Amino acid sequence: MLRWLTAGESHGPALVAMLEGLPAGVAVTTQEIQEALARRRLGYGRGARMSFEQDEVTLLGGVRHGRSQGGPVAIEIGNTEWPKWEQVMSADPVDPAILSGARGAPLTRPRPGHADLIGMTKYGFDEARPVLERASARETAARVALGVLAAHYLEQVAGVRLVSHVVSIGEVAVPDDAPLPGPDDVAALDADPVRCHDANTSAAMVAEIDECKKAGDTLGGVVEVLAYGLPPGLGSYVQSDRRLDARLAAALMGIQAMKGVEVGDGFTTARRRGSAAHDEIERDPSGVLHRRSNRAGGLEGGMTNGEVLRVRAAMKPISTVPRALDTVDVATGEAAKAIHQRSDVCAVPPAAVVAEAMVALVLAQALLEKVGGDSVEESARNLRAYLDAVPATMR
Ligand SMILES: Cc1cc2nc3c(=O)[nH]c(=O)nc-3n(C[C@H](O)[C@H](O)[C@H](O)COP(=O)(O)O)c2cc1C
Ligand SMILES: C=C(O[C@@H]1CC(C(=O)O)=C[C@@H](OP(=O)(O)O)[C@H]1O)C(=O)O
Repeated sequence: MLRWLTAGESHGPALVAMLEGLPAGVAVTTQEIQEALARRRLGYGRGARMSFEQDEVTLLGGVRHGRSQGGPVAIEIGNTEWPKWEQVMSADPVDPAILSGARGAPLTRPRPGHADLIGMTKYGFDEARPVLERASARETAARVALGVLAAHYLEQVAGVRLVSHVVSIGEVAVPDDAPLPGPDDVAALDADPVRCHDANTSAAMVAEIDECKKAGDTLGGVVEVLAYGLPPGLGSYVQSDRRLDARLAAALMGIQAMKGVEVGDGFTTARRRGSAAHDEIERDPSGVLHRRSNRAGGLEGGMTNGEVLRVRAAMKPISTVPRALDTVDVATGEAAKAIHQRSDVCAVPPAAVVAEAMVALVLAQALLEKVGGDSVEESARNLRAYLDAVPATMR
């Protein structure tokens, strides 16, 4: 069973990520994790913090000489901003007088759309600092680091390749008939300011972000993750918590600010008649069965069906709106404007990279469940045996 956990605060000394159950022999280097984290920092519309902070990766355990060892993998991602926060975020008690500066002042004006107010209520805090530190999407760096190991397992065992891209920002969306990006387009997506595969739409998205920033406002959007080369039969229909669509949806909804998930044509399918909603099956001249279309997005009955996996997640606009939203100062009970120091205007491009990592983790978990194995070689051997047993017409 592949399991993962993260710990750490946005302005703490470091984030920590653990992956338990990864077979031995997965090739990975610190540099590759560093590069994945750099991809998460990309994206037009991000705030100042992305430019002055670095992600410092240390592989603390589970990997030796570039290969996983079969034990839990532990990764530390240092926050280079830590020296400025050492007092405010100290694990040990500090003299309250030291905390009177701007950074240490209690945050008593909770921001709408954040965990601030309900987090204070639930955990019994009188200010939002302890809530926002853990609720912050800074934590997604830890998940992206783990996603590298999962993606390498998928690729090294089964040749699976993942692609993430942005399909809309605000009202600006790629045309419905735009071709899907493939694994060979990843470098171009990384180079695009908004991780969009369509040049005209990308330019329009950048213009929209500029306009929004000028207006003191923020944007959300929709990201899509594609998985190429998945073997059929991952996940299952036999129990609700084994359905791969349900597991992918939970993983994507677990990313900060995600408010909706779509599998394949999703909500569009709901508007179609049945005759135009499904993927008809036919036999090609060599006798192999295949589907004429992929409206289902590669999943039927909660299982991969051998087509390209296609899942989308909808991100709400950034909650810390520069033209600050109304709130109440919980210290005085007076109406106030929400805390705003700095913020991303739009974080949809990095959210696509985070979504890719979450999909990688869920797919690696499902592949490992299907084929088992304590090493990459054993998993690959078991996968070959399974596929060899699938009738030639169904492969
Ligand atoms: C990559 C990424 C970056 C984000 N950056 C910001 C930000 O700079 N400012 C902000 O207010 N929210 C940002 N968010 C969103 C908040 O973390 C999120 O809205 C908040 O935690 C509450 O979301 P929830 O209601 O889904 O829990 C970001 C989210 C992601 C995925
Ligand atoms: C630090 C990251 O994202 C942060 C996510 C975030 C939030 O509220 O989610 C708010 C911002 O942080 P701060 O409030 O310190 O400016 C973002 O910069 C990161 O992605 O590495």
